[in-house]
Amino acid sequence: MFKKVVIAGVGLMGGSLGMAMVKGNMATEVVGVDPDRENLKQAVRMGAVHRAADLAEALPGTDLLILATPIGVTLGVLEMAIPYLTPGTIITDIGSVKGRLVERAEAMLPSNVHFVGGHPMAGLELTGVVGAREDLFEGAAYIITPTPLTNPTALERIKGLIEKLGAKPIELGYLEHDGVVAFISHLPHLLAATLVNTIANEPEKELLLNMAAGGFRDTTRIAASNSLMWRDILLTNREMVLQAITRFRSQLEEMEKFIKDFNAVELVKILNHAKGLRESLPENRVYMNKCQEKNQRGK
Ligand SMILES: NC(=O)c1ccc[n+]([C@@H]2O[C@H](COP(=O)([O-])OP(=O)(O)OC[C@H]3O[C@@H](n4cnc5c(N)ncnc54)[C@H](O)[C@@H]3O)[C@@H](O)[C@H]2O)c1
Ligand SMILES: O=C(O)C(=O)C[C@]1(C(=O)O)C=C[C@@H](O)C=C1
Repeated sequence: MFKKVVIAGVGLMGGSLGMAMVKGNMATEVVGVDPDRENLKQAVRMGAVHRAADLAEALPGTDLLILATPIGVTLGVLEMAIPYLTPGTIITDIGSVKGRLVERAEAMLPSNVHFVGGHPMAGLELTGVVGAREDLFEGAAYIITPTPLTNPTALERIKGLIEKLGAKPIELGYLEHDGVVAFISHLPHLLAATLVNTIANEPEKELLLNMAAGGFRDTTRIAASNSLMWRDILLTNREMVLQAITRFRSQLEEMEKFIKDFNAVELVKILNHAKGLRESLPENRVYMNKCQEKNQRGK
């Protein structure tokens, strides 16, 4: 499908993409670029990339550049890449917030290379290539954020790649993307962290944490994620995140009021509403199912 793919940032996500592409024969050559030398060596050992290189050496002749870097450095890496890009190169990113990245990327790039913004709605609470897995994207929604300037052939090729990864390409405007992820990704993350901190501030914290069962564990898994990544996400998508917090606060206040008032009828109504919606969520995490099946077989 692709001859030469360069992945800038071969961490958890770039490494997972690389593993899927190498193992699925989606590219003749996958080259990794990453300032973390140990991580890069590990990426080669794990088969996430065929070889490691510097950006300037890797880029000439590349037909796909994947920017899998922390969101704060992505535009800088793109700027550094420009002198080494070959006409026809397709560039995509996987950042959790788009902001004006897509507009700025389109403005800075020459017209003979083609940018398509992307964001796989899959991930893990781990950091670095050691946590990477080739099946991470199977069954997941994968948002792409084309604009009127997006090259149609580049868009089709990115969609084709997403389908090969086993994911579902979904087109959204980049601002619409940021509004959606504020609710279904950024709000849940800050709630998980807040929930853990609520317990941490209790005098009986040790006892509470030792007793924690599925309820606490399931709702807080993501609180163990990379704090620097989440600092960047929450501050870059600040406006949308603040809106989501406001909506959440009013839901929490409603729940609080029903409990204070002993309003059993309304309480059951809102709990049932949530139950129905949660039960109707489509399955999108093939690897989680695999893990659960393995655990059950092990019992
Ligand atoms: N972790 C998730 O669940 C998840 C899910 C979807 C999207 N994302 C997005 O994916 C991107 C990467 O996240 P991750 O979880 O893989 O983080 P990570 O820390 O595991 O990997 C990032 C990698 O980028 C490298 N890097 C830093 N500066 C670089 C530079 N200038 N040039 C090249 N490489 C550089 C780091 O050394 C690291 O190996 C972020 O933009 C994040 O928003 C993360
Ligand atoms: O840890 C996970 O399960 C994730 O999928 C992480 C998750 C999320 O669902 O919010 C986190 C950030 C992303 O940009 C995409 C995915």
